[in-house]
Amino acid sequence: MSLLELRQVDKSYRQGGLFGPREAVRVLDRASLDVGRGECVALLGPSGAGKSTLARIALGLEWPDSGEVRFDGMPLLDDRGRMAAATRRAIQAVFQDPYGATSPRFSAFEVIAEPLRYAGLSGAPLRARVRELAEQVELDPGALSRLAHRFSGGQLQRLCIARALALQPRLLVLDEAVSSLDLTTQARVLALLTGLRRRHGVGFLFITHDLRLLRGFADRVLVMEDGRPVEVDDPFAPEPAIPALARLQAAMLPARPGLRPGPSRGHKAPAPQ
Ligand SMILES: Nc1ncnc2c1ncn2[C@@H]1O[C@H](COP(=O)(O)OP(=O)(O)OP(=O)(O)O)[C@@H](O)[C@H]1O
Repeated sequence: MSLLELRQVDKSYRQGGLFGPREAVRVLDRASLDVGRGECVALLGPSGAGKSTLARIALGLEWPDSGEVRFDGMPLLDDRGRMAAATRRAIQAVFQDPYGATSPRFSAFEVIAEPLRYAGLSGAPLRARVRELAEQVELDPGALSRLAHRFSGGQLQRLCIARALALQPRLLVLDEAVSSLDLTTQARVLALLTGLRRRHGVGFLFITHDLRLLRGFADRVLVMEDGRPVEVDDPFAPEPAIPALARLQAAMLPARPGLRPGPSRGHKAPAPQ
């Protein structure tokens, strides 16, 4: 049984207005998706393809117009749009902007401690758990008294990951979670996430527009095409049948442009030293 299941989900938004008519624009069109236990499913697509809409629906933050969303075999939300407390703990998210996702008044300690306090932890057990989580994301527990916003973007994002892991989730929705980081920090955070997933068996829904991030990270790759995720075997295969994937491939820069052979421009790979 899948951990997260979306079946034939539709979602439209009313757009326009002000001077023109407001029209319903369909963002998700019979979208289906599964994430298994401990599985990393990447959802890829250009800007505006509906990835974040799908993520919000998977997190129970938005209600689909039609279709089914299930977590662990049960409807994600009840008839009145409420989520069971255990499910709320089991599904956590990390978003693109760690500065927007944390209070500038909070110390690093408070950022991680916040969900734990809600869960009733306090005193020495709270301090020990915060320290343990900081160590898991390779942050120096000695720096926890500093204001979180004095951290670098990469450190702050690791703090957000520690906060998301605090209640031992079973599913982590990572919506462009490493997109704002530099390449080295991205690689470090992705390696860290892979380690955490293997150790704790957490399922990932990893949303990105950046194809390069998928190498060695995702178990399965889905690409948003016409409002629904389409599974692809090899996202790097040349001449993909899915136009959105072809555009994402074209947007991928070579890691070392000078080394790409290009006879028409006379580029040559340097001779070995
Ligand atoms: N609350 C809303 N009201 C109206 N339109 C919305 C709303 N949320 C999203 N949209 C529209 O739905 C479409 C899909 O947006 P969404 O944020 O899901 O795309 P995305 O693939 O995540 O893009 P990006 O990578 O740029 O974040 C866009 O055209 C967006 O303007």
